[in-house]
Amino acid sequence: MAPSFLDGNSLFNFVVRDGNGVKGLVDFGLSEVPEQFVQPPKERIDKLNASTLDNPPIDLSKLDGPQHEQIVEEIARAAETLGFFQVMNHGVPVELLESLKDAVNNFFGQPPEKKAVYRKGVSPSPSVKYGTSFVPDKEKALEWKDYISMAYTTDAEALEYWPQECRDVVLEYLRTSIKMARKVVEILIGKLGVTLDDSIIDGLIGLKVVNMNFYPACPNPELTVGVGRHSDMGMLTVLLQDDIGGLYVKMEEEMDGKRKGDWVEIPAVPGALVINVGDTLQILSNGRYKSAEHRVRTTSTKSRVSIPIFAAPKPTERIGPLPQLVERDGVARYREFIFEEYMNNFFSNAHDGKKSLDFANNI
Ligand SMILES: O=C(O)CCC(=O)C(=O)O
Ligand SMILES: [Fe+2]
Repeated sequence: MAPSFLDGNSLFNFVVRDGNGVKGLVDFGLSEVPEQFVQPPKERIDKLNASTLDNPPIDLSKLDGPQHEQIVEEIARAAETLGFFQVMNHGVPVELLESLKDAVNNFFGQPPEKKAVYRKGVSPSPSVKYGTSFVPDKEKALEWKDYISMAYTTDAEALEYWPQECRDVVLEYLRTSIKMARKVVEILIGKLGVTLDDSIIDGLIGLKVVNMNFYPACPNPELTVGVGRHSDMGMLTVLLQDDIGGLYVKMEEEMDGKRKGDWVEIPAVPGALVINVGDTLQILSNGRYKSAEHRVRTTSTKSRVSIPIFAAPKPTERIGPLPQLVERDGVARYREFIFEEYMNNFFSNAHDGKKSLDFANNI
């Protein structure tokens, strides 16, 4: 049972406003989740009814050898169908992946007051934000997740303001992953038959945000979600998950014996990184690449961590389907907008599947 003072508003204040997070709640030794976290039946995750994605990770080191074209083809095919794939030999040192997971556990293992200094509004830098759920004020049910988000501006800013428990490893992760993400973006754009100047690509992945997600063990995983159904807003997300599993992706179309609309689990593969297409790349490619709807299950026995890097356009960028594709396809499937407007819309609504993309619909 939750302590009685945690009923109603005071629970919301304790978890969200005071910065205790879900972790603070769990540290009370709950035997059942409070009603604020109970999802409506249609959002709950039926673990038994999902299959696993069995495609092996794509070996990026082969891009430098005779199998280059085959690897390019595999990447493009994955981006056009599921919108999710895993990669190995990605240039991010495998020891660093281990240190990162330790850093997340160290950060979230601290007492609440150490984390709460990074809450929105009190954080020493607008680029660092600690919180829980996604948009708690707008959500019918809260997500079972705490996070800290770090938006990269400069090394100096990161060294000054990012939590010292993690800043060095996170910076190294960012440096190495972004190099790889850029290569993947260039490959995907190249497969569209379009060439973009380096400076344009710089703008399209100019906003780099690292999140550290912590999903505490949950007494009722069948009633909750770690993250609700959503797609990511940027170009590409690179994600490190630990060995717990629980990341599910919705099939955009029938493939490999799986039906459209089925949820498939992206298995934990040691040393691999997960890559997924975001809304921006779907829009830019005039719908050819798929920003996949995904969500995360909670587990009763162990906490889970994940560390996504979101590579997104600079807020000032004008985004829309690439003109060469509009001409070729004979239709613009999305409208043009300034990316900051897209972000504002994205962060002011609770997760609701691929609804975020409606913002780019032609009227
Ligand atoms: O924790 C995960 O595996 C995925 C998290 C996620 O989808 C997100 O942060 O956007
Ligand atoms: Fe996501």
